[in-house]
Amino acid sequence: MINIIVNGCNGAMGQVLCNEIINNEEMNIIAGVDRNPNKLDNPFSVYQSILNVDDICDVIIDFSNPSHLNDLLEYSQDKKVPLVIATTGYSEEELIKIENSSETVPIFLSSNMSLGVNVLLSMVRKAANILSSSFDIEIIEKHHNKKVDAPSGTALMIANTINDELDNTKDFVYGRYTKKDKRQPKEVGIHAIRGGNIVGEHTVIFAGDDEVVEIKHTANSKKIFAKGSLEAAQYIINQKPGLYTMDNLLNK
Ligand SMILES: NC(=O)C1=CN([C@@H]2O[C@H](COP(=O)(O)OP(=O)(O)OC[C@H]3O[C@@H](n4cnc5c(N)ncnc54)[C@H](OP(=O)(O)O)[C@@H]3O)[C@@H](O)[C@H]2O)C=CC1
Ligand SMILES: O=C(O)C1=N[C@H](C(=O)O)C[C@H](O)C1
Repeated sequence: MINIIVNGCNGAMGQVLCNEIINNEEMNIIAGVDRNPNKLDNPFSVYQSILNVDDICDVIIDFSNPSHLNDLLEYSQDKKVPLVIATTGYSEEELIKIENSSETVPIFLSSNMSLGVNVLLSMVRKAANILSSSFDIEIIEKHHNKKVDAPSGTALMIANTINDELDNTKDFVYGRYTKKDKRQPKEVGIHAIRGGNIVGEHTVIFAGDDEVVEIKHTANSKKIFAKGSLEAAQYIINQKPGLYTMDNLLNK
C-alpha cells in the first residue's frame, strides 16, 4: 500500500487525483492539504498546511500553487519523504530551491505528467534540429479560464527543450504587443490563450518558406495528468535523492 499526502486536494486537479487514488486498491490518501481545508467534504483529513500533518506517508503529490513551496520542501526534508511536484508557475529562485532540496530527498518535477506531451517533446527536439536554421518557431498554448499562470509550464518546458537542443541560441518573446519591429530569426514566440474549460492544448509551429509543420498535443481530460503523477509517485519512492523528470520515468 502506498500512503500519499495530496497537497492542493481541494483544487480541480487535486480532486481528480484523489478520485484516482480512492479507486486504486494499492494506494491510500493519508491526508490532504489545502488553503481552505473545509471547502469540500473529503473522506480523509485535510490540513491548512502540510506542516500540521503528523501521519507518516510514503510520498507527497503536489498540484497546488507556488505559494505552498516552502512548507512543502520543509516537510519533505524533515520527514525524508519523496515529493512529486506538478505545480507550475515557479520563479527561477523557486526552481533553484527545489533543485537544492533534491540533494537530500528524491523530487520528481514535471510541468506535464501526460505521456503525450513527453512524446511531443522528443518530436520537437528532432524538428528543431532539422528545421531551425530556416524555419521560425512559435508556441501556442490554450487553457481553461481558471488557470492562474501564463504561459503554461508546458509551453516553457517546450521552449527550454528547443533552446537545449539549439545551444541556447533562441530568445523567448512572450506575445508581441509591445514589439514594434519585424520578427527576428532567433525568436521563439510564446502565446497564451485562456477560455472556457479547455483542458490543455500545446501547438509548436515551425514556419518556413512555403511550408509549415505543426506538432500538437490536446489533453481531453485532467485524468491523464493525475494518472501520470501516480506513475511518477510509484517511481520516485524507490529512488535515491535527486531531481527526476518524465525522461527518467519513460526511459527507466
Ligand atoms: N504537471 C501537470 O501535469 C499539471 C500541472 N497542473 C498545475 O497544477 C496546479 C494546480 O492546478 P489546478 O488544480 O487546476 O488549480 P486550482 O486553482 O483548481 O487548485 C490549486 C489549489 O491551490 C490553491 N491555491 C490557488 N492559489 C493559491 C494561492 N495564491 N495561495 C495558496 N493556495 C492557492 C487552491 O485553493 P483555492 O481553491 O482556494 O483557490 C487549490 O487548492 C497549477 O499550477 C497547474 O498548472 C495542472 C494540471 C497538470
Ligand atoms: O493548469 C492546467 O490546467 C495545466 N497546467 C500545466 C501547465 O501549466 O503546463 C499542464 C497542463 O497543460 C494543464
